[in-house]
Amino acid sequence: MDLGDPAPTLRGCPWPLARRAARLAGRTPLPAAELDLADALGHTLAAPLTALTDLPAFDTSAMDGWAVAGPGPWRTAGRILAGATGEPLADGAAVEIATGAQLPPGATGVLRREHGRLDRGLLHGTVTPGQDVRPRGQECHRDDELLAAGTAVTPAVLGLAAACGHDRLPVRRRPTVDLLVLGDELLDSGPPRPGLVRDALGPLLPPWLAAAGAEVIGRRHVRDDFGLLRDAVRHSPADLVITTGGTAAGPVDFLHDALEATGAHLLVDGVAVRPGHPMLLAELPGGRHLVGLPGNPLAAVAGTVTLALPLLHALSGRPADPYRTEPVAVAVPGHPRDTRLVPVARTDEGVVALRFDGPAMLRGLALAEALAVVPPGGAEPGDRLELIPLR
Ligand SMILES: Nc1nc2c(c(=O)[nH]1)N[C@H]1C(S)=C(S)[C@@H](COP(=O)(O)OP(=O)(O)OC[C@H]3O[C@@H](n4cnc5c(N)ncnc54)[C@H](O)[C@@H]3O)O[C@H]1N2
Ligand code: MOO
Repeated sequence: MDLGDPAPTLRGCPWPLARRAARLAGRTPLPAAELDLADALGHTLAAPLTALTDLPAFDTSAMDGWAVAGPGPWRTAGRILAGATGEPLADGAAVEIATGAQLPPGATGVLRREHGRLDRGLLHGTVTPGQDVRPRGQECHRDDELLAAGTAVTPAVLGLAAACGHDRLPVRRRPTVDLLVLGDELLDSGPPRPGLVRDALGPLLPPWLAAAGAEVIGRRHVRDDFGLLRDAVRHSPADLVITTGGTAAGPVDFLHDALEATGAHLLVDGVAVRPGHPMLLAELPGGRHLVGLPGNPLAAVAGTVTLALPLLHALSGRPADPYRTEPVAVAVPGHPRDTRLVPVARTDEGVVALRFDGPAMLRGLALAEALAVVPPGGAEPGDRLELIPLR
């Protein structure tokens, strides 16, 4: 329950402020629950991942060969396979051993099979102490913190968690997202026809939002109709409703009216950014949120990185993306007052802006490695710009 006054609406605010406002809107992360490893992918750790054992948990042979005790030559007897344990070795003794098997007590190193020579019952070769042994605790010790709370659960995280003994992980519930794609002119399949265009955002947004930790529970095409839009927003069960289109002042741009009718409170209404300036963020009754993305596809992408992703990360308990800058190779023109978000690629000389970066275009974006944040006034060669990664 929020007892404070609602935050004032930011209208046409500077771009960095809009991004901060979106993070702030998600400042109360969603509740945590324990999930089996098989279900935890894509979630966010709600607590640090600590090791339940040393890793390796025992001194381990790193190679196939012989575990030896002391200097050679050695008398060899027996065999230890991975999964088994062996009897103590006395000095001058060796036992055949497999990669991954536990070293027997007394062993001082491992002689690789290809480096050993058996001659009349004796094993010859040279082994320095500890050679080809993965000592217990080399990677971590029991109770070590391996990953911080807020880490995204990737396949590698699942593997690490299993390796150090976890069956379940404490994770935050994923923010649910309902995507409402507005526009009577949109086609769901086939090439554009006179007056009609393909919906590019229905395919583009869900996988991107899912990678940011969201569970996309719905993706619907909503006709340009005030009542339909109002009801879709009002009745959506999602933590975050994302709309595309309808943000501007056209004859069928009903989003503002629908928000008002729903009792929404606008947190951000327009941002000083190109493309994407009509983007908006609203708080809906019940603590839910809505991000309104402009219909032009690159403008919608700008709204996604400015408002939707920071809000989703905050709700998931993920930290803000690290601030990374890189120098530009070639001057990038700026807008006189607004921030520009420009698709860029890396070259040996620095980042370069890509062509086909109009608000209605995706051709530059599809080749881009990042969006560069170009401050009002632009950038000269060598200036460092913040990059928002796209891959
Ligand atoms: N008089 C003014 N007109 C416009 C302004 C303005 O300031 N004054 N701003 C322009 C800017 S900038 C943008 S961005 C758009 C935002 O418009 P809406 O959010 O209302 O979007 P729509 O009008 O519905 O569509 C705009 C454009 O994008 C195409 N579109 C929409 N959805 C999709 C989709 N899912 N996939 C592909 N393309 C889509 C749509 O067909 C239109 O061409 O307003 C400007 N106008
Ligand atoms: O926000 Mo609109 O940015 O230029 O297409």
